[in-house]
Amino acid sequence: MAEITSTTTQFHFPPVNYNASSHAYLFSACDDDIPTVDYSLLFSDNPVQRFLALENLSQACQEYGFFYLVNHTISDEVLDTILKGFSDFFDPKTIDERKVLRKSGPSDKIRWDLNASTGENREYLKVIAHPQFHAPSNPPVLSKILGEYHKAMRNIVEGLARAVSTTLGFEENYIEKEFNLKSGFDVMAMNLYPPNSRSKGAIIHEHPDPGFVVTLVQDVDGGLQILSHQGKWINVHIPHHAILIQLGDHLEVLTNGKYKSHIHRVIVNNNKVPRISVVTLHGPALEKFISPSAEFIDEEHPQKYHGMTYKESLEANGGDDIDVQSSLDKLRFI
Ligand SMILES: O=C(O)CCC(=O)C(=O)O
Ligand SMILES: [Fe+2]
Repeated sequence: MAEITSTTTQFHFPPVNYNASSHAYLFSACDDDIPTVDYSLLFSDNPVQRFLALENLSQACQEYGFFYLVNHTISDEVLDTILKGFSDFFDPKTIDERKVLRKSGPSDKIRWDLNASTGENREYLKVIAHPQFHAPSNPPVLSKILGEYHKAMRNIVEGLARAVSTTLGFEENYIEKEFNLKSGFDVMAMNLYPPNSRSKGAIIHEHPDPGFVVTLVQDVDGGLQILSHQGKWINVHIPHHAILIQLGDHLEVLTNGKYKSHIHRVIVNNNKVPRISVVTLHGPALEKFISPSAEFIDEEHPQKYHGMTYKESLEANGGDDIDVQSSLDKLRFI
């Protein structure tokens, strides 16, 4: 999960849209299609349907590293409630009440902040949601909203772990075991990008995110751009009530680069309306050592990543666990 203040990237990717004459990055992107995965078909009783759905998932993981998930099990009500709940939570009139949740130390379980620079800003609340669930006690309804959403999303992520394991040719519980997902470290970030009539550009610079997968829902269209493996920036337009799934660094490490993590950024473009996003990084257990599995290493595919515990990798760039910062640059051999 990237911090807003970063102005450069440590990650290697082609310099897309770089305008040498103005020495400025342009934040244009195309509207190419992003694959859609039907969650219900991944578990269909019809073997042909299931086979085709798994093929589609495998292609989305290998060729893109991100996809829209539809026909999933989270009710519209739960999705609408969390987005509306945070629209209320981020009411500018109550900002002073939120300041008590500002960073207090490296082992924070809940953290709020408001980052403002050159007219661009984001307000966020982060909570560690698993293996122990944390939420602010005020307003009291927030804990219920967060808990219900997280429980429902975890169910989906467990299902995805089974389906992704199958696409890799393993038993259904392969990823669950390799990441010890039952004790997985999940951090939820609720972000508010307020209306901003003065700014254009990236408010969160390009970065990958750690973990197994990142799940994201938002209340308005636009704002997020993802870099395809072919080096093209794509605007994300999440269909109503769909979930954006993005593969994390540790799936890339485990599969020795077969299923790659993705690079993304958040842009503002003279935003007229606020945007709320709910982003959850679903990670392995903190103490779990993650390295490329022997099954993905051979003469043609030499080992490309170091092993580290998930906790070590989160702290490798000096971040706190709740920052869930990527350290893919340190995990890669080159
Ligand atoms: O709010 C978003 O759309 C994405 C935020 C993000 O990428 C992050 O916090 O790592
Ligand atoms: Fe991110």
